Amino acid sequence: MSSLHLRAVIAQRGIDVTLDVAAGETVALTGPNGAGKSSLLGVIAGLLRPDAGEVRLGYRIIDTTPPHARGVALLAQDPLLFPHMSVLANVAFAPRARGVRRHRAHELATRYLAEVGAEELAGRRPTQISGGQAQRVAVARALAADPELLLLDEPMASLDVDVRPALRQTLRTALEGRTAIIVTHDAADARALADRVVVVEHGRIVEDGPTEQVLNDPQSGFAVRLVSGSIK
Ligand SMILES: Nc1ncnc2c1ncn2[C@@H]1O[C@H](COP(=O)(O)OP(=O)(O)OP(=O)(O)O)[C@@H](O)[C@H]1O
Repeated sequence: MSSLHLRAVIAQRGIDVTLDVAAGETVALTGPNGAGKSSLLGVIAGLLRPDAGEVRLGYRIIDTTPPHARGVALLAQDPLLFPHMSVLANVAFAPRARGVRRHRAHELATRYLAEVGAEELAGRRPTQISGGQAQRVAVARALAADPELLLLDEPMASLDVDVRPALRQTLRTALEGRTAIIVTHDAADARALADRVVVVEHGRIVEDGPTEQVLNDPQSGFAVRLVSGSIK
């Protein structure tokens, strides 16, 4: 696991942010729609080039490193599993792409599926599992890439409210000791998963502190609304 240093300026989107995440720390990134959260994940993952800035993972400056070689795994709202592959093959894909032999890659995939409580789904196709199950498989696939940094963009957003606690528990275990940023609009996610809460409004960080502090004594307009439950 590595620390992250991010500085990103995107003039057209009004974004100017500097953010540091310590090795092993999980940060909940929150803020109103359009504040710039997904854009920041895009810069870190290498999908979006800022006008100015720097992305550093540990000692590695990765500004010009292509996305697949950054050591960053991005888990989107939609699990985006490969439909023509089994669940096991989906999770084994990243180790296989790194050159791990088939048998060993399948062993690894089985281990990560077990970690998210989805080992019994290994032989199914993505079309034969539910949305909640697919999101668990997507978490296993992200972990199997053995990333130095894990980015999760509202991983519960597409799930029914009743299956969210189970995935939250899965993520709680999976994020233990990993460097991660999770974008969320849910105070329960932040409380369960994050060491620190960072609030972005209009492309700027307006609040940054330990999770308990921000949730118990919110200062920014958005954090106040988050805690009061008025954000859906
Ligand atoms: N593809 C794009 N091209 C140009 N501008 C964009 C693009 N995507 C987003 N923006 C703009 O960049 C700003 C930040 O958007 P972004 O999606 O990063 O916010 P967000 O905080 O992730 O919002 P949400 O909570 O709705 O996902 C907004 O002003 C948005 O209109």
